[in-house]
Amino acid sequence: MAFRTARNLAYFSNYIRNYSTNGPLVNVTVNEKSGFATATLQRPSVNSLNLELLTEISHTLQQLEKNKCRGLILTSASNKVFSAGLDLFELHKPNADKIKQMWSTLQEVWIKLYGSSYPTVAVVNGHAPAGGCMLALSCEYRVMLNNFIIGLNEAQIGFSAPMWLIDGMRNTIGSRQAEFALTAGTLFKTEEALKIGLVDEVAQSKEEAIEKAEKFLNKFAKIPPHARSMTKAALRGANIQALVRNKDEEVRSYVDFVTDSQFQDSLGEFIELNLKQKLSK
Ligand SMILES: CC/C=C\C/C=C\C/C=C\C=C\CC(=O)SCCNC(=O)CCNC(=O)[C@H](O)C(C)(C)COP(=O)(O)OP(=O)(O)OC[C@H]1O[C@@H](n2cnc3c(N)ncnc32)[C@H](O)[C@@H]1OP(=O)(O)O
Repeated sequence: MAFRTARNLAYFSNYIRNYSTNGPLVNVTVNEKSGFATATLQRPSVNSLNLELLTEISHTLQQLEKNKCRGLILTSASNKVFSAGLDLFELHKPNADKIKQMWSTLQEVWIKLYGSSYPTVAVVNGHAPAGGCMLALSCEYRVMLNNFIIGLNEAQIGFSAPMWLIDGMRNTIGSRQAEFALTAGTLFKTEEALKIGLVDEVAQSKEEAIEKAEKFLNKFAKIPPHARSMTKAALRGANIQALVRNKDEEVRSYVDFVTDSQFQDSLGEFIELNLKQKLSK
């Protein structure tokens, strides 16, 4: 098993360092003592999820799985935004092929992160709307800093979150709260998110959040990893399999939906109303 010897650990750390030099959008470090990896999203300025960032997250998750990572902390280099969700400028008047790849890579990220064999924590150190909330939801535990927002606001933008994301929300906060939250596209302040169970703990600083995250990961120190991961797969597997079965069909309907003029009009209005950067006419 990886990390059993100092040599393995050193190999993995070097490997990750080498890997991280190739990935400017996701910085990965490994705590040599605990074996926990920290993946820091660093696409300026708000970690909006475009194809390049999604691809790098997907590769990172693949490498962590391959190297039998002992635990992952997912966080952001920004002290204001964890991730602003999908890059709305790339969804506007898009190239259909690129959108197809983008959605398919987003699905891969969900499958790899929601289904990872190793334990995962999101340190939500900034706002996390839509796809940002998706990343946090696909982890097993969420520690969030005060005075930010988190939630699935897709309904406000003019569409429904896909089924697998609805499942993730339901599994976290329960059906009743998920229905209220999703139909209104609610963005919750940190304290509200704590009350409904969308986040597990609140921290006052990133350092405190990392400590809480490590404490969560350390809970599994004495649990046989295969027993832990089998149990996680039993709990999450059906939702993942449902997406795997429907993956291509969902990509097709997503591309049709996003390229439709009605969606493009409502996206244009949303950008003009909500984002500082405007569309070039
Ligand atoms: C079968 C399947 C069928 C259908 C499924 C259909 C559809 C599913 C499709 C998509 C799913 C999408 C999920 C998403 O993720 S959509 C993205 C939703 N995101 C948002 O609503 C967030 C919008 N942004 C904000 O609310 C705020 O910017 C903020 C709270 C994140 C941060 O606020 P700040 O005040 O700190 O910062 P700002 O000045 O507002 O922004 C800074 C900078 O960043 C730009 N920006 C912000 N968000 C985005 C974004 N999402 N994409 C691209 N760019 C973004 C913003 O314009 C500013 O740019 P400048 O610095 O001015 O250049």
